[in-house]
Amino acid sequence: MSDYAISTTALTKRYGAKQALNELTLSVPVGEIFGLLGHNGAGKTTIVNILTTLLEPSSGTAVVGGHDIGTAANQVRRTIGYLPENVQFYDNLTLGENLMFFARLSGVHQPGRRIGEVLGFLDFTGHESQRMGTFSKGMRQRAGIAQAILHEPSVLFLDEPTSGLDPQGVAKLREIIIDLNTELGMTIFMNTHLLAEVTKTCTSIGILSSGTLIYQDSVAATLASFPDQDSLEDIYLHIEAGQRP
Ligand SMILES: Nc1ncnc2c1ncn2[C@@H]1O[C@H](COP(=O)(O)OP(=O)(O)OP(=O)(O)O)[C@@H](O)[C@H]1O
Repeated sequence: MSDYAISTTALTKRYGAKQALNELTLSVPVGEIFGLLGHNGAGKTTIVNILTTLLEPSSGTAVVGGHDIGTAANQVRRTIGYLPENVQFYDNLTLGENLMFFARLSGVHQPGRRIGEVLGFLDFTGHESQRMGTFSKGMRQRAGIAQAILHEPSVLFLDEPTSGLDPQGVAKLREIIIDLNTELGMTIFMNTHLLAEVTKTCTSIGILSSGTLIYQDSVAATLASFPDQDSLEDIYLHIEAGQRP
């Protein structure tokens, strides 16, 4: 298997006349927590939708978890987990019932045992009998992660995972993401606007501007390369400003 969990070659997406992604070539090594940054409309959700096989590119290729998104989409789906920005559940069912439904849908072996294992890992045991409609945003996000990892994916995609969370929720999510990476060995790909969180959570970043990848490096190298800037937020704004005419 390749050293890369994700690699794209000249990935392009057009929505009619709108060019959302412009020949994007990007590689994320196995074991990274990769944060994709970019202004509103930069193309972040489009990339995630293509890499998770929800959307077809106009041209170009991508390999995720060792499988080509064009020729082996089913294998890609078995290899990845995905937490969308607004995760959907059956709100009148309990957490346990929801997870059992999704576990059966994705053919998880011994689903009851696996659900217990996942909830234990996420520090979420004891909520199985609670109706999802009563969950806070933070609890829904944790339930969304439980659902996304039931089938033991090797690559996990998170779209704006901290959106709408309070500081405690953000801190708990950070702890979970780092544990998934360090204890279970998952490669994580996340879209985010919360730059302070990226410094604490991610090992590498990419910056997307109007469909073009304008920067990619490790967080440590990025912070070292811009000693005059106080924070990753300042570095991001500095790099983005360099793109403007
Ligand atoms: N279905 C669509 N039809 C037409 N244009 C679209 C469609 N989906 C996205 N776009 C456009 O493509 C560009 C990239 O959109 P995308 O949602 O990928 O950006 P984003 O970086 O995720 O933005 P945000 O941070 O606001 O979520 C934007 O200009 C958007 O308006």
